[in-house]
Amino acid sequence: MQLPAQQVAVVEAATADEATSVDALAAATELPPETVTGAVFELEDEGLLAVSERVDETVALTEEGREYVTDGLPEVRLYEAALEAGADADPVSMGQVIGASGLEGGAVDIALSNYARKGYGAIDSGEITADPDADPDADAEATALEALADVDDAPVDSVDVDSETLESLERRGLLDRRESTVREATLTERAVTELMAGIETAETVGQVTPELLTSGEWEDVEFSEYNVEADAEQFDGGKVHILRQTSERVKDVLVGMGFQEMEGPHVDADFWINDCLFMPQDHPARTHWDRFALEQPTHIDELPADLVERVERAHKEGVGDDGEGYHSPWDEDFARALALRGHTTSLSTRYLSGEEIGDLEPPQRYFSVEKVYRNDTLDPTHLLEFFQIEGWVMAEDLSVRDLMGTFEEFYAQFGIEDIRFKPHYNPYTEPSFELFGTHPTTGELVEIGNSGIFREEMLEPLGVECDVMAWGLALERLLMLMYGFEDIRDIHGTLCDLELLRETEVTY
Ligand SMILES: N[C@@H](Cc1ccccc1)C(=O)O
Repeated sequence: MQLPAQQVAVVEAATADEATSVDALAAATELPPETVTGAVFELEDEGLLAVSERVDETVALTEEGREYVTDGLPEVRLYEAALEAGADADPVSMGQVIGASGLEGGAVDIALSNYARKGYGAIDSGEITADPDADPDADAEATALEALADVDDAPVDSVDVDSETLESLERRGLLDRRESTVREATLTERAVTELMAGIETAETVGQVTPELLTSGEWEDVEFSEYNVEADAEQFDGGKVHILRQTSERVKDVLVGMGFQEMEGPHVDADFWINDCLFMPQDHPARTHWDRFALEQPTHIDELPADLVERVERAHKEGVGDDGEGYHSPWDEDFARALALRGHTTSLSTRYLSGEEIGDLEPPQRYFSVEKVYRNDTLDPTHLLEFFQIEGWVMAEDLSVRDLMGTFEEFYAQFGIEDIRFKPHYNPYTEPSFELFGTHPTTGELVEIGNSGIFREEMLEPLGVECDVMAWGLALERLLMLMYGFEDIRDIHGTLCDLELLRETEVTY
């Protein structure tokens, strides 16, 4: 039997009783790993090698991780400086301890956020205490950093660190995990027989080399034939995420229906998020466990004074001659508090108030497809952030039929024909409807949005004199109905299922 030289070298380096990795074959043959990989696949095709593949997970410290190996973890350095300053006996001023620790910039925040968590002591109103019983030598993360100091892309099960600590180091950005495919080859029985009979080096040349070109020899040699049927490695190129694609599609559809796009801040004053929506200040959704408040700055400086006055009056006394407000206290300071918006209806209040683009004459249609943030509990249908499809139509004499008709027209463009409506309550709409669609695989009803016709108590202070119907729909839920995803976390966020996303064909 005759084989090209490189294949002969690989066959001779491989054995029948043990799988040899491509790297080991490359070392033994002194050929580049790519050449060996090519030869291995061709030999597999010839039935001379059995090839197996496995994915190895390896770990290595990041640059920051290596820095801490030399300098120590920031929280440990803080602890040592605190002990030095006598904080194990009495609280010491933070500034003094940080100064003595030599920690600077981001490292200070890192130290502070891990200090109490890891039991080194407490930090309270600018003072720090150190727990005399804490033991930096027993710090699992510090010990792990030592153990990983000299490791470079080592298989994860070869390092002496428990998986929990590996995970915490990874979360802190101190450790990288990588996956690499390891191919191993074993001689087949046929190869052994052929080897015994003798394998010769074929005269054909498998590859043009610089030597062949410069010497002119290429003109005389015989090239081996291409195997155009050999398997090639599959590469998955980057592509636009399906959520982004669908968001673009939603925008196109709404623009096609005559809507214009709104823009506005992710962090906004409660005034725009809630007060302008006639949401009472003691509404349960406004309590601290539902919203993501901002630590710095905590409040917006100024709000439009006239509007504040009108909104306050509506909350306290209602609107019109026989109005009924909430008769509960209304505090401007509370309205100036900043938070991540829990809905993009904050953009609608901004636009309707005239603050963004001046006063509007009906008819008008506006939308946004933007992120909102909620302090929900994660589960298959809830995330801490999602994309909301916000929209409103301003016109004279709108009715529920207009609202329903708009949804039917909108969802039909995505192949969703059976929208159901359920009466609902929002402080700012009357009537209000929740929207449901049927999940294509489970058959369950999935809530996909919330809508209604804005109340007088909301519109009058904003200076709007005609009807406005409005909604907030969830983009991720639309995707669930379109593609049958059952767990929102598969498509969104850091835990998403890449395989699933790759396989999903866009359907419009
Ligand atoms: N803000 C509502 C959606 C909505 C917008 C406008 C009118 C009615 C409802 C929500 O987030 O659920």
